[in-house]
Amino acid sequence: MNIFYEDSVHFDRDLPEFGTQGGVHVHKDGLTVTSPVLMWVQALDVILEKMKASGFDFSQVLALSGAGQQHGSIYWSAGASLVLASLSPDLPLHQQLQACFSLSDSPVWMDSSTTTQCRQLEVAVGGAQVLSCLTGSRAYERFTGNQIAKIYQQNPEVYSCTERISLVSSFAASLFLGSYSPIDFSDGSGMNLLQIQEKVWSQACLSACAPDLEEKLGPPVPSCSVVGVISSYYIQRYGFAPGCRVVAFTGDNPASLAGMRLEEGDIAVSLGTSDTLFLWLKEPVPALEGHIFCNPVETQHYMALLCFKNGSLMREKIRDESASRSWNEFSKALRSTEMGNSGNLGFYFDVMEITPEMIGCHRFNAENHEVPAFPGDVEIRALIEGQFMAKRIHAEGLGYRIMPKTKILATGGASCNRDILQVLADVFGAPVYVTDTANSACAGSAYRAFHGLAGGTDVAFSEVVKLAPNPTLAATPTLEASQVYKALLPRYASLEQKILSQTYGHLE
Ligand SMILES: Nc1ncnc2c1ncn2[C@@H]1O[C@H](COP(=O)(O)OP(=O)(O)O)[C@@H](O)[C@H]1O
Ligand SMILES: O=C(CO)[C@@H](O)[C@H](O)COP(=O)(O)O
Repeated sequence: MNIFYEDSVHFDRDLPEFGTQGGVHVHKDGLTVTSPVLMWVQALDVILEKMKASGFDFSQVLALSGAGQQHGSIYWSAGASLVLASLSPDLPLHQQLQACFSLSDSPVWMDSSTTTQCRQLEVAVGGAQVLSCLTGSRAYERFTGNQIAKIYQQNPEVYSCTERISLVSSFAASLFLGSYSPIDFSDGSGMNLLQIQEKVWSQACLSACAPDLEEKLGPPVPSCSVVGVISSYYIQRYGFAPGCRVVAFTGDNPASLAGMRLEEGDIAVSLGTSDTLFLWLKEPVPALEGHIFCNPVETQHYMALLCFKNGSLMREKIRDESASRSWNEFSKALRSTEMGNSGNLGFYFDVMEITPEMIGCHRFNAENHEVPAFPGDVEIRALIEGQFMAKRIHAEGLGYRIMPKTKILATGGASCNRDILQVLADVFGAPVYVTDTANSACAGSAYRAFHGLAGGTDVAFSEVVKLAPNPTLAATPTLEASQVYKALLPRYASLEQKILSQTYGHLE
C-alpha cells in the first residue's frame, strides 16, 4: 500500500515529433480535438524503458491495471489483432503497430464537434431524459457513441475497415494483453451506449450510432475483472513474470474514486480551477445534468460526476473585490460571519455555469428580495455557502444521500483553506478530510489491480485497501449547522429555480 515508483512522460516535451500542445491537436474548426494514437503507444515504450533503466524489477509485479482519460476512442484496423498477438520483443511497440489503426488521430475528451450526432441520438431514443435514464447521461459531444457516429457518417470507409474500437483505457490494457481488452462497465458508461442498470450495450443506442457496432466494441465486463495475463512481449523484453494478471483498465475519474478510497455515501470535492464532485451512489437518479457511471469498485453501485465551472476563479474574483486580494482577509470574513449569513444568499457565476446553466450574480436578503450588493464579509460568506449549497442540492438531485458515516474528501488548490472547509462541513453536515490526490488515478489503478488479484467482485474493495494511508481530518460540522442549513437549502433551491425560470422566460 505504499507508492515506491513514480514516473511520467510529457507528450509535448518528450515526444515533440508529434507536435501536440497539451497532448492534443486542436483542429481548425476549434471543435475537433485529437491525439495521435502512435504517440500514446510510443509513450508506453518510453516509460517502460525508463523503468527498466532505473532497475525496476518487473518480475515482482503480480498484477497491473491502469486508467485513461474518459471518452477518447481508438480505431484498430482489420488484421491488427494478429500483429498485436505476435509482437517481436526486439522492437519497441510503436515500430510494430504503425499499420494497426484505421484512424491515426483519436478523438479525445476535449472534442466538441458532434452536436449533430448528439441531437440525432437523443431523438432516436425518445429524448434527452430517456437517454440519460438508459446510459446515465444525456448526449454529450465527447461521449464515444457520438464520436463513433460522426466517424461513420463522415468517413464510412474508415469505419468499415475498423475491426475493433477501444476506449483509451481498454486500448492501453490491450497493449499489455497482446489482444483486445474488453471495455469495463465504469468507463463504458461514458459512451452514451451502455445501459448502466443492466450493464449491456443498448441496442437502441448502438443502432442509432453506427451499424455492426456491437461486434466492434466486444462485450463489456465488470471493472474489477481479470481480463488476462501479460503478453509474452513484456516477459521477454522487460522481465515481467509469466502469469502477471491484467485487471480491466478504467477511466481516470473512476480510477481516482478508487484511489481516494471512496465508500458508499462519501463524496469527493475537488476545489480547483473548476469544482468537481465525485459521488458514490447506490440508487442513482439520472438527470439532464451530471453523469452517472457504473461504480468501478462495487459492481452493483454507481458513481456520479458533477462539474461546476465557477470554482476558484470566482472565489478569487470576490477575494479581490471584497478581501483586498488576500486569502487571509477572505478567511477572516468567513470566521467573522455566522452560519446562515443572517439569511443572505447569493449566486455567483462569472462565466456560464454548467450546473445549473446560469450566468451572472444574484443576491437575496432574508426576505427573499434581490439586492444589488452585500457588505464585503456578507458577500464572501454568501459566495462560499452558495457554492456548497448548490453542490449539495445538485448531488441530491442525482440520488445522493448523506449518511451517518459520510466522509467528504476535499482536494485541489482551495482545500488548503480550513475556513472554506469549515463551511463545506457545515453545509453537508459531514466531516471533511483532506487527501493528497496528486496521481490518485494511478494509485487507484494499483489498488484496483490488487483488488482484481484478491478476487474482484467476491471481495470488498475497502477490505483490500484498508492498510492504505488515511486522509487527514480537516473540519467537523458545527453543532447547530444542520438546523441552519435545513432551512436555507430549500430556500436556495427555490431561488435557483426562480432565477432559472426568469432566464428562460427572458430568452423566450
Ligand atoms: N488559501 C487559499 N484559499 C482558497 N483558494 C486557494 C488558496 N490557495 C490557492 N487557492 C486556489 O486554488 C486554485 C488552484 O487549484 P488547483 O487544484 O491547483 O487547480 P487546477 O484545477 O488548475 O489543478 C487557485 O485558482 C486558487 O484560487
Ligand atoms: O471528460 C472527462 C470526464 O467526463 C474528463 O475528466 C476526462 O476523463 C479527462 O480527464 P482529465 O484530463 O480532466 O484528467
